[in-house]
Amino acid sequence: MKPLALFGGTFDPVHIGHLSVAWEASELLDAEVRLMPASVPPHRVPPTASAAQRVDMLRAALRGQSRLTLDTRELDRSGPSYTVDTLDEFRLECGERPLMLLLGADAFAGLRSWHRWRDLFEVAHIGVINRPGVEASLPVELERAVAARRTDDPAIIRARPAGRVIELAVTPLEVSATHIRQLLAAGRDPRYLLPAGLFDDPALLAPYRSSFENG
Ligand SMILES: Nc1ncnc2c1ncn2[C@@H]1O[C@H](COP(=O)(O)OP(=O)(O)OP(=O)(O)O)[C@@H](O)[C@H]1O
Ligand SMILES: O=C(O)c1ccc[n+]([C@@H]2O[C@H](COP(=O)([O-])O)[C@@H](O)[C@H]2O)c1
Repeated sequence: MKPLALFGGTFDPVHIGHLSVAWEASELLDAEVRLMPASVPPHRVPPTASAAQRVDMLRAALRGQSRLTLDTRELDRSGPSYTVDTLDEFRLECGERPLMLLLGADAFAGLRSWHRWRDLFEVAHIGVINRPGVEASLPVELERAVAARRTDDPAIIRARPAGRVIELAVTPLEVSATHIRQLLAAGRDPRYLLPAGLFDDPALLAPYRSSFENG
């Protein structure tokens, strides 16, 4: 069965790294991929752009293709966007369909700090996306939890609803939202690090420009 893969993030702002890895993951797994912005992302400072502004940017970024779609359900819940709660909700909706959580290698390495982290494996597969500058070695407790779950075969992912971990070798792109926010705040124009749609309307990137420029 075609897996449903969820790529959660702050997307503050969405950049070509997010889009390219999500696209390639969808190709590698033959999966439907949804980008899912977090309302109140756990474990980090609040985003610069509001949830509504981040969604506007995502909509502009995703225009013109249909492989990647947007899922805004976490924005409808109050409080922190705990991924395990979201996956529980998806599981109820999608029955036995394979469900996958897509994570950059940096996010995966920090999994032990997540709410009910061991339960994530019960409700979904995990697809780990390589990211430049992230060490391959995992904390011992996490490696122990995933060792017996590892597979490199997408067919195994398609054959069951949850429980396996697969590394997805995508084209490495050293792009981060932090760096892009810094460039924009400094008055720079990171034109080709962001999807073209984000330049269609100057209001989309306004949250990141300095107040001097905005004024
Ligand atoms: N260039 C990239 N390559 C691979 N994975 C990425 C890349 N950029 C982001 N991700 C992954 O996308 C998900 C959402 O990331 P997020 O929205 O926090 O972007 P970010 O660029 O890491 O932002 P920030 O710099 O603000 O932390 C995470 O799982 C993260 O690991
Ligand atoms: O559920 C958790 O405890 C949890 C802790 C940290 C991050 N997450 C999710 O991981 C995704 C990536 O987070 P971030 O901070 O790298 O944008 C996003 O969907 C977050 O909601 C989830």
